[in-house]
Formats: sequence, C-alpha cells, structure tokens
Amino acid sequence: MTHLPEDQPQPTIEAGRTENLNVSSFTPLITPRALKQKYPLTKEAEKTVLAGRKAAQDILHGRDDRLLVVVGPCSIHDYAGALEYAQKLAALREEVGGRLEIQMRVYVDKPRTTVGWRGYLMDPDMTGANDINKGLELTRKLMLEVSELGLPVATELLDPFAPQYLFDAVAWACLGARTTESQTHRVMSSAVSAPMGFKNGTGGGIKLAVDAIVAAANPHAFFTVDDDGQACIVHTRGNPDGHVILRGGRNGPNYAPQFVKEAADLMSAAGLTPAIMVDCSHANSGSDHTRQNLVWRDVLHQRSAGGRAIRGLMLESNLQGGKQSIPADLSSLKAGVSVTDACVSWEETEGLLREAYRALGEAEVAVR
Ligand SMILES: O=C[C@H](O)[C@H](O)COP(=O)(O)O
Ligand SMILES: C=C(OP(=O)(O)O)C(=O)O
Repeated sequence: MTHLPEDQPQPTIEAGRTENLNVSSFTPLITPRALKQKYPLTKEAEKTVLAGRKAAQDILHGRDDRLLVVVGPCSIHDYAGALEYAQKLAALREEVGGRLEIQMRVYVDKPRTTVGWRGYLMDPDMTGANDINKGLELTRKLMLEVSELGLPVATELLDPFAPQYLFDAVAWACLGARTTESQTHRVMSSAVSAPMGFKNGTGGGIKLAVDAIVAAANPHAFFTVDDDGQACIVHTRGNPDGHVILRGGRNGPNYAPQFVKEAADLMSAAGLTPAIMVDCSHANSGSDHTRQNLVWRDVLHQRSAGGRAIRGLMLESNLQGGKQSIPADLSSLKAGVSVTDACVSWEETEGLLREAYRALGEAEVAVR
C-alpha cells in the first residue's frame, strides 16, 4: 500500500461504504411462483402457446410453407387499447391463417438508445414511478388474455429475470438490435422454450446475429432465480429454433435480395437452415411508418419470386397510425397511438395482411 505524505489530504474510507454507493433503494419483488399462482396459465392460453411455438418452429425449419408474421404495437402502454387491438388481430388471424401464421407483438420491455420510457413492464403508469410489481401483474394478465383469444404472444427478451415470470405465456421471442451481441442475452436465449429471432446489430452487422443463434443453440450455465426467487445456477440445453431478423442498420435498409442472401449464406456456413424474418420498421423504414408498406411489398415479391429463406415478416402496427410523445398530463394521451416508434394504423395493417394472403396465393398458383 502506498502512503500519502502526512501533510496531504488522506482518502476517507467509511466502514461499509464500498458498495451501493449509487443505489437509492431496494424494493421487494413478487416471486415468479406467486405471480403465476395469481395468474395461472389457463388451458386455452397453454393451447395457444404450444400451437404458436409449433407453427413458428415448423415454418422456420421448412416444414410449413406459411409466412410467420409478427405484428403489433412497437410497445404496449395501454391495457384496454392492447386488448382491442388483439381482438381485431385474432379475427384476422383466423381469416388469413391458411397462408400466414400471425403472432402479436406484446413488447413490454423497451431497449433505449440512451434514456426514455422503458415500457409497460418497467413503468406501467408512465410516471417514472417504475412500479415493476404492477408491470409484471398487468403484463402477465395481458399475455394470458391475448393467448386466450387464440392469438400467440411474441415479445422481446430484455430484462434477465423477466422470463421467469412471463415466458410460459410466450410463443415467440427475440433479441433486439442492442442486445444480440450480449453474452448475457445469448446464454439466456439458450434456456428459452420458444423459437427466437435475433436482430442484426444497430450498425447493420448480420454476422453477429448468426453468431448469437449459434451461441444460443448451445448449452450454457448462468445465474438466475428459480420460481421461489432463490438464487440459482441454471444449466441449459440450448435453443435450436433461432433465426435472423433483418432490421436495417446505420448504413440504411437491409431487406434487398443481396442482404437476404448474405444472411442465408452466413446461416448455411454456420450449419444452420437459412431462416430470415424481415422487420419492415426500424432502419428498414428509416423509422418512417409510411414506408413500412414498401418494405412489406418488396419482401413479399422476393418471397413469391422464390426467396425461400424468407420465412417471416415483422410490422409495427397500432390502432392508429403514427406516434406521440408521452405528455406530462397523461389525460391528453391520444388513444391507440404509439408512444415509442411510429406504427401503421389498423386499417393499413388489415390491408397489408390481406394483400400478403392474396400474393402468397397467387405465388402458389404460379408454381403449380
Ligand atoms: O423499437 C423501439 C425503438 O426503436 C428502440 O426501443 C430504441 O428507441 P430509442 O432510440 O427511441 O431509444
Ligand atoms: C426495439 C426494437 O427493435 P430493434 O431492436 O430492431 O431496434 C423493437 O422491435 O421493438
């Protein structure tokens, strides 16, 4: 140890003050078991989850020719609005189910570039109170209600403990562009029972998404909590149902055929069956919701022209088009409008889904 000369100020070392210096409080959290006892997975919800996972797995592995479509709000912020959206989507899912496997984005944990509202799970009141216990209850209740409509739930895996509370109700999950390269998230993905998409990075790198699929397909061990909240080591088997999601990057969109081919080639080189979903939003639309339809149509055209590696599409959609900032006075929030990224309206969503159904039908006739 080096000693400072006695005439210089000495560092103060307070007993017990080497940790939690930047922590203002700890608040107890409900255990996964208590939450699941309060809102158990019903038989109807379980049926939807299992059927949704199987449909996605069959599509990704080429056993089902339909297209996997993950569609819904950029983020959930209003329970009643989310349920109204789910009811409309559940009816449409029935109508177009012969060619499209529709699953709803129930995204509640939002990754931010710097700071911002972090989603319904973290701050359900949108006040900064961060009542995560309430967020967990409402999210689980919503996921169950959506599933009970026969509509599978799709979500992003972000908080490392959230899956223990929610993922028995999830049919499909993904890692976002900001976490696909994170080891913590890759090893967590290796435990997930649902098929998973891995987005390319915000910089546009596709290889890192393929690396994530390979990492997640392998067994790992990591720290977590069990259903009783007991800290534990979980040993995983690996998730065999990973696919790439192209969402564009810093240099622009990446849904054009050369990027789809790059992703397919990288997957093949890694010994994986090429399976790609294209996200019509984010950097593929330049975050302009009026451009999502261009991406949608272009990708459908590629698929109809024989692009079999394309197995899915993602659309950010809400009851109303566009987006709004979260106002200080929450009573002035506009109903059904996104508070994160801009979404296409329900009317446009319906049109695009029916158009896809027709286009895939025409492509089937053309190959006969
Ligand atoms: O999908 C939503 C956003 O693109 C993502 O959460 C990042 O948002 P931000 O750049 O506004 O923080
Ligand atoms: C945050 C999202 O996307 P990305 O990770 O591609 O930015 C999202 O899909 O909500």
